[in-house]
Amino acid sequence: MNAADPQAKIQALRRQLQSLLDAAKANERKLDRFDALERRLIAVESLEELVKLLLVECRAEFGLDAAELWLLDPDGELQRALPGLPMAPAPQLLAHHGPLRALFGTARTTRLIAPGHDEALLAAAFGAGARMRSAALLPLVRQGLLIGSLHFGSSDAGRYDASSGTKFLDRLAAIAAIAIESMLNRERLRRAGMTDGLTGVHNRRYFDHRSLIEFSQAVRHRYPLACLFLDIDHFKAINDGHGHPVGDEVLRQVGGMILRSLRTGDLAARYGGEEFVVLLPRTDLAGAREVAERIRLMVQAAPFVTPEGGTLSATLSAGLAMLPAGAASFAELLGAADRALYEAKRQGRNRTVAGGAPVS
Ligand SMILES: Nc1nc2c(ncn2[C@@H]2O[C@H](COP(=O)(O)OP(=O)(O)OP(=O)(O)O)[C@@H](O)[C@H]2O)c(=O)[nH]1
Repeated sequence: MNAADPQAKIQALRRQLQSLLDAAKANERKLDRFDALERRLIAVESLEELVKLLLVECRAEFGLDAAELWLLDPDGELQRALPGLPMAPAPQLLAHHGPLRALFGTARTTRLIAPGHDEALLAAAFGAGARMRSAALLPLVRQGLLIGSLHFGSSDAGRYDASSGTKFLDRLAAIAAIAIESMLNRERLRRAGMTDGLTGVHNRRYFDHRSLIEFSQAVRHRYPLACLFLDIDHFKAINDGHGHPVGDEVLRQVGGMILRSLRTGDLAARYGGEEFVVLLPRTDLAGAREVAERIRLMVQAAPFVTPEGGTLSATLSAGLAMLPAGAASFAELLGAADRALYEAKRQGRNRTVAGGAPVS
């Protein structure tokens, strides 16, 4: 090009201007995409939706090859909550800070990883088989504490390199962290609203709601549904003899034993004072009897510790009923289990009665 040629100069300037415009447009598009994502993050309604947004939609939207979410869960709170929230893909739950410290050290800033650097870190962030070539690792920080991390990976070596700016990613991480925290708080509240504070099993309100769903599912899909009523024997005497706090402690421990005896999908609730109700979907009479006996024997064998350091023993009675063929309402099943419990009490307590017949 002849530098003195004004036409050529204009052409060169035009090209420069065009490329600046293209870059500005690309930036604007990027900004719009981040903006839309942020708005959606702020508006999510459930933890499930939040995880899907971060792991599935971000990945598609930004043309990534992998997205991972790690969440710190030292008390196992999320571990307990997640089975009830079907998620694919699911976040990885961390029992301690170790893996986060390995990614971020003491820093709390976004890390961009380019090829040739920190291959071990890429393998840690995405799993050894993932073969990402560049990545952005976003720390999720709330109130100065690292609560997890979000990992975006690409098989394109040039996608993330150390010289790229991290302004958008930093902002996304900050908003994702707020959204995760508020969703966890909402989930805690939701669970508190359906859990009995003393025993940790579900409360009556939740049972009344879930039992109707379980009943209609069992009727529609024609599978067995077992119902157990469990009632601590002579509980009034425990209260009167040892005091109300000891009675509470017995209730709490029995609640724990019931929960430990059940599998995912079963439902346990505190029905009233010292009475628990358990629903066992897809469980036949023999299986339900086994569960009832397991709980009864566990309670019978347990030494309940008093605040003074002494121990006391307790027993419970169980009434068991199966969803009758052609049952018109859940109340029929509940009524049959209640009558079986009454029969167990009448026959001397510390036993399981199934539909009128003792099984222990
Ligand atoms: N400590 C404690 N006691 C409770 C709670 N809810 C109900 N109770 C007590 O549970 C006792 C239930 O007594 P009853 O219904 O007479 O039954 P029981 O003494 O267990 O006798 P049987 O069921 O016939 O074996 C009452 O004394 C209630 O006050 C609670 O949350 N904590």
